[in-house]
Amino acid sequence: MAELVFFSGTMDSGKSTLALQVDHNHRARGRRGLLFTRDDRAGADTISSRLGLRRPAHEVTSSTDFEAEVARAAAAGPIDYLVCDEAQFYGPEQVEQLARVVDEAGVDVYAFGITSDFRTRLFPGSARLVELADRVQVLQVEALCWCGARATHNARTVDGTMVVEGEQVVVGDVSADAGVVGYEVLCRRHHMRRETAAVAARSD
Ligand SMILES: Nc1ncnc2c1ncn2[C@@H]1O[C@H](COP(=O)(O)OP(=O)(O)O)[C@@H](O)[C@H]1O
Ligand SMILES: Cc1cn([C@H]2C[C@H](O)[C@@H](COP(=O)(O)O)O2)c(=O)[nH]c1=O
Repeated sequence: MAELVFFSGTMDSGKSTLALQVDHNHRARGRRGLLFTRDDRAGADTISSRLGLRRPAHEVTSSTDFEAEVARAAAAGPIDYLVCDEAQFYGPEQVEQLARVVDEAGVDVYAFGITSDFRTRLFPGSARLVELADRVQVLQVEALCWCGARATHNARTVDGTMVVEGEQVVVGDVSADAGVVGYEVLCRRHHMRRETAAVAARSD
């Protein structure tokens, strides 16, 4: 039976790496898949991992219809699976299309994304994935908070200061040179205290 699996984790927990590994393993066994992403940091039409791997992918927009995409591609031969990265940015109705692709077309769908935003609120696409997925799988590689605890939440910084208000979607990175808007993964305690690594270093 085909499955809808949601691989979920914080930023920097290895989701895109796993997405490319899953694609590699299925392709190596002769299965035919389609790759999708939306707003990858590396630019359009690409799934990129911080380990240096990258592959071309279909860029998802608000008008993407996954059932139509699969039907179109299937004209050239059966589609076995979809790899869907940055799935937090997909619309709830697009997640419903993915569920129908599994149930009606028998295509496995492997979706990868962060569950909650910098305010700890669910992304609409991730919420629908949690509601509809056959399985939600938490990434095994633990991203760590600066205190050493498992990082469970994503913080946004603007000019180095943690913020809890702003647009839900701002593409960015966790690296120190991320620019004006950056991200940092934290444990819940330090997210709730708004204590980033920089704040902790100052209070030492
Ligand atoms: N220089 C490095 N050496 C080894 N592992 C690295 C290095 N840089 C990043 N990583 C690994 O890559 C992970 C991030 O992978 P990535 O697929 O880009 O994450 P995500 O898609 O979840 O944001 C990090 O958690 C870390 O385990
Ligand atoms: C927390 C949070 C993140 N984002 C953006 C930042 C990145 O571009 C992606 C996550 O990518 P990753 O591969 O998981 O590192 O999401 C955002 O737009 N809003 C947020 O609140």
